[in-house]
Amino acid sequence: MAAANGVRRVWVGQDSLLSTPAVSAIIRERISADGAKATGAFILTASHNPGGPTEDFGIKYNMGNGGPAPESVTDKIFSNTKTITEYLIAEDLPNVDISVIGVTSFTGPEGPFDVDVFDSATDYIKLMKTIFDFESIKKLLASPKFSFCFDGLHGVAGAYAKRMFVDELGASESSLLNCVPKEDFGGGHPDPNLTYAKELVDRMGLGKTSNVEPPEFGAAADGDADRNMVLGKRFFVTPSDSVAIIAANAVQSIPYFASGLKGVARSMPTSAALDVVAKNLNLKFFEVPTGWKFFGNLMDAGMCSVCGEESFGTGSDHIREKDGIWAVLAWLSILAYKNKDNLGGDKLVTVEDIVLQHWATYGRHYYTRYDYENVDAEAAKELMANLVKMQSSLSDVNKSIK
Ligand SMILES: O=P(O)(O)OC[C@H]1O[C@H](O)[C@H](O)[C@@H](O)[C@@H]1O
Repeated sequence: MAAANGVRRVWVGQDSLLSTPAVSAIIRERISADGAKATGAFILTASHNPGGPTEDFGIKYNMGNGGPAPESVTDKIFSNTKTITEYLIAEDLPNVDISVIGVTSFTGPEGPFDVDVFDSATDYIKLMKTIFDFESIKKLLASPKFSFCFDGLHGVAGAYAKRMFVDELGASESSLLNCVPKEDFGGGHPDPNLTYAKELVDRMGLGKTSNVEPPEFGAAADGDADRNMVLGKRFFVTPSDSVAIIAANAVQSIPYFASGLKGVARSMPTSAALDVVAKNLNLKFFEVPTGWKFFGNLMDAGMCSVCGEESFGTGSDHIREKDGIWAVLAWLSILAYKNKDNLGGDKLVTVEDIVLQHWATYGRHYYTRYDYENVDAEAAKELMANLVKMQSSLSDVNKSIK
């Protein structure tokens, strides 16, 4: 289809594996030998939902800034699908083996056409090295007092986890759980939360009791590796606290932010933990509707450095998507910073210590979220329409209650 429509080249991650954040990084950073850049990207993914032939599957489109397409574009695409009468396809082109790295060149119906298969992790790791101090994270991971665990939930994060945590940062291979990417996520539901990341939750001492001492730090990412969950030993960090704690510690702990944060933002249903950090640190603060594209607008305007959603998404302006592995590296950086003079001491500063200290400084914030899964779509739409209708007659709606 691309060749038939005059596209000059297509970039594909090896084995068709690219995380959503890596796609965003590639759109923004990758330059081909002749100086060309991507104009956008299609991401084929079930995201955080069960995947495979009988489960979910979706197509996301990302724009030239690396972020999700805005509603004006998706609305236009949708309206075109209702009037389209034909599509072009170049049937004569042979298949390309996307398990092999390299460029295959064709003469397509519209002229030269290349399929460039590249390593999924190299560009992403390069970008992470410009953000974090890998040496200090390595020292933390090498400390006999520290232990680490990462659950890829059989999603695409597995294509990055071994390269990042084991090869680059020196974690042991046994610290990786479910890090072989599978087309159906091994039959699991790759949503990194307390319900679905069961194995990690148990290993971290939050599930069924076990005699094995849990690791100091645990994390998981979702099917396309843009969401994350952070856990300490027998301790859960809410996504709302996580973004606030990252923002509060970013300047000291993460070299990319050393000269200060441009601002911070959260989605409307995310707790106000970040608001208080912004107030105390005198940072620009924004509350946006749910959806990462709204953060992207602020970032493109140079007004936001760190942001997050209650749905386990955390990220920064290094790309225009939330970024699961980035969030793990951010937490490891904070732990490395807090323990920099303490790695030989009796006891490390733990994830729980950091969160308790944060609450003591900024206060504690609460929110709640209910997921209603696999409900009848029509009935759900009706319920939402009803809620919207009721809104105007409910006096408490849109009021801030302290
Ligand atoms: O990018 P995804 O992981 O697919 O998430 C996309 C969206 O899913 C849900 O609607 C969440 O409530 C949002 O907070 C999130 O932005």
